[in-house]
Amino acid sequence: MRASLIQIAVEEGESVESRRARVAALVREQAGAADLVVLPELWTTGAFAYERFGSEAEPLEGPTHEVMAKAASDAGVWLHAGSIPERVPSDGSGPGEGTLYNTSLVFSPDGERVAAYRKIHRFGFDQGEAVLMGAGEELVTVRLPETTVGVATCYDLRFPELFRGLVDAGAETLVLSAGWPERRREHWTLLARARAVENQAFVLACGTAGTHAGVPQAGHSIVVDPWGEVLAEAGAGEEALRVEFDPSRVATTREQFPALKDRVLGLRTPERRS
Ligand SMILES: O=C(O)CCC(=O)C(=O)O
Repeated sequence: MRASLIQIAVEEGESVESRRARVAALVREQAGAADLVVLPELWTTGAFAYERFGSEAEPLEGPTHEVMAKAASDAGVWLHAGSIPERVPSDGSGPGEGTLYNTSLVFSPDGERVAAYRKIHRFGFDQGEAVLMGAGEELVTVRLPETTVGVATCYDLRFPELFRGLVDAGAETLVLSAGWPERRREHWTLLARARAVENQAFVLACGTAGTHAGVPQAGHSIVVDPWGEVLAEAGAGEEALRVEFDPSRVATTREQFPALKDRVLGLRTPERRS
């Protein structure tokens, strides 16, 4: 299976419309070279451009959805189109109207949206995304012809139980879109490898390049195999990181080193003695 992780440079000075068109062209360039294309988190605005989340928010089936659906079908690829700031329309249709979510979109090679994942762990503690956006509640997996993909976003990488939930739901390839800052690049690489080793799964983690909202981005998108070996790693700038991998290695790794079978579930916390 061939994948391209397109590490977009998100810089101020480029309009959202221009970036959308540029990213769509980059996706089209992967035609014939990739089965799966992955984009980063919140590449229309930048993951740290909190003040733009509201003004650039789109409905689920808004302009980015339209452009990315077409790019996927033009290129004939499975497209994890990264995430958008999604706003639930205020149209009297039900609960959550007006709420913002950090929502990833996945398209099939004929341009049909096959999944939408609302980021579960919001970053920022008491500010930024953590207060501006709602939290997703559902794990999302997508069946591709060669593998089952589990979807996660950026800060989710720090929460192993989310990935274990994806594995329990059948995931063999864990795909993460991110806007990870340079300041914590060591954590990015370490955690991507940890999630691969502990889940005996491929990890495809696509970040952003450039600097936006004063936050230099880590780049260094990475692909890790189920044994924890790094198959490919990007540099700091914008690039399409291409990799070929054999999804059947998940099954063989899990058979030959069946650690996942030794899980002990439902551990109890000891009573505290004072
Ligand atoms: O966990 C981190 O260090 C970075 C997370 C982040 O930037 C995000 O989720 O947007």
